[in-house]
Amino acid sequence: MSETNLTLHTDKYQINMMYAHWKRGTKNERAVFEAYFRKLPFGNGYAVFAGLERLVDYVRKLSFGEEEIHYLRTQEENYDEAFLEELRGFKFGGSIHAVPEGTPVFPNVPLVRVEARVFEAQLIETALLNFVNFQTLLATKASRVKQVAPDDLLLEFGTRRAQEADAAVWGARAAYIAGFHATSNMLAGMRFGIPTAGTHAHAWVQGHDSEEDAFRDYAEALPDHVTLLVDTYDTLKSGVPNAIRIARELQRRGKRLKGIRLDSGDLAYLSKRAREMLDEAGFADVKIVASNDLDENLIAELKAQGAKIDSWGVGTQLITAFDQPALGGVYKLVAREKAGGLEPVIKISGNPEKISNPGVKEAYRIVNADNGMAEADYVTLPGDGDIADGKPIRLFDPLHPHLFKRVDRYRAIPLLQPVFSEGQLVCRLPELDEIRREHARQLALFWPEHLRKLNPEPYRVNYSPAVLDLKAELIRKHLSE
Ligand SMILES: Nc1ncnc2c1ncn2[C@@H]1O[C@H](COP(=O)(O)OP(=O)(O)OP(=O)(O)O)[C@@H](O)[C@H]1O
Ligand SMILES: O=P(O)(O)OC[C@H]1O[C@H](OP(=O)(O)OP(=O)(O)O)[C@H](O)[C@@H]1O
Ligand SMILES: O=C(O)c1cccnc1
Repeated sequence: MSETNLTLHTDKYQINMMYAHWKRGTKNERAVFEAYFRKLPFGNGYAVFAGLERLVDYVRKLSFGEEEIHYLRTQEENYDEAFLEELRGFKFGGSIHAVPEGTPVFPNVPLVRVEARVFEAQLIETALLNFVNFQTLLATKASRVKQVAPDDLLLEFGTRRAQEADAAVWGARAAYIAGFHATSNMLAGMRFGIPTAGTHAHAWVQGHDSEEDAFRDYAEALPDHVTLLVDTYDTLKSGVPNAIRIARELQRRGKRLKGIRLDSGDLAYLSKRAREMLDEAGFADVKIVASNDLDENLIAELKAQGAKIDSWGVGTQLITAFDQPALGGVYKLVAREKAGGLEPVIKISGNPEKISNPGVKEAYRIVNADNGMAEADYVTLPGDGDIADGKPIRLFDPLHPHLFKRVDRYRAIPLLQPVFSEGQLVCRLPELDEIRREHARQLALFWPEHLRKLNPEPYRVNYSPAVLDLKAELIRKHLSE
């Protein structure tokens, strides 16, 4: 998967625009694009940013080889040979700022800012959105599961139902960032160092003359990691009693049964009964794993029913982001080179939410210095206004500007960090475990009201007066033209 040249993993219109710039002699003009999303997925109160590691790898490896050039030649007779020749020497030489992976993020805040020759900035739009939209969506879905079972062991089981291989592998990574503990996908384990875990399938039991034999053979083969699937025939009459028999046999050998897995039926009822049976037999330490089309709502419901489940195997619903299979992140031009400088540009729409925010922007997380909690994200023009001076700021309610909150003492944490500068990687990519820890640390900056799964309190995202004035000025200008 990683060996494929992804340079043509782009929409044809990007190459066409590159070509048109090349023809006009504007290919080297500077352009600034910002990527952001407008609406949080799943009705969640935050999203979890992911996709940067893949983006970095993609940008570093961008190059049009013989095969790519030949293919382009076959696809468009208008492409001049000299353009294709130019692509042969193509390298990304621009700058990218991005929010670190694992950061909780909010609508309309720039997450990635690309400043490059328009030739380069245009090419990478498609892949950038593809990586960031998918991985952020998955990390957010996983984070919802984590919110309802913060102290339980979370296993990612989705590969077989994922939208193909890349989705499974990068989805497993996104789930781990958000707090899952392990994946069943061995490739994700090998590539990213994610712990792997697994029980066994119904086929193992079906492939034996009896369930008891199946359990015994499995325990024989893997005595240190035995979790037995107990629902093939009858969970309470056969599965759990057979598992207890095997637990006793293991005990005699100085080993222990690690767990049982429930995969059908009423998981609340069965887990309570199985817990009683295991406890009565002296196996209070044997864990109960549940699976079967679980998602954050079912897990919360099962917990409310008092289910005695220690560990959740979550597959289809997580890996396919079943209830919202796409994040609508966009990549918008915010400034272009003109007369030697950068001129802010806007995209106007009849839908006010879709009017873009012009100008090269910075984004800050405002953390109240008195209580250490995040108050808002604040989007500014570079060096603009009060943030730069550390003066008190007013956080206006965007719909009701007469309502505002004043914050006197705060830390303004810059969200956009340098990743590439003039084509050079200028950041150290953190280890996956570091990203995961940092994610957990950052979530603690938010009041629980913003984090709850149902009807969370919206977190404030504010634009500085300078950004809003610039936007109003450009809208006026374009509408009067
Ligand atoms: N106590 C419960 N409360 C709410 N939902 C539950 C409870 N127990 C299980 N569920 C969920 O309800 C759904 C039940 O699935 P379904 O009706 O297909 O039965 P099943 O037990 O999976 O049968 P089988 O897998 O043998 O076809 C699953 O998503 C499961 O996770
Ligand atoms: O339900 P999910 O959240 O998607 O979790 C993964 C599912 O995949 C397996 O079932 P499958 O029927 O594919 O195989 P099995 O014979 O091992 O149960 C497993 O038993 C889970 O039920
Ligand atoms: O290990 C398991 O139990 C497992 C792995 C993948 C899918 N379902 C279950």
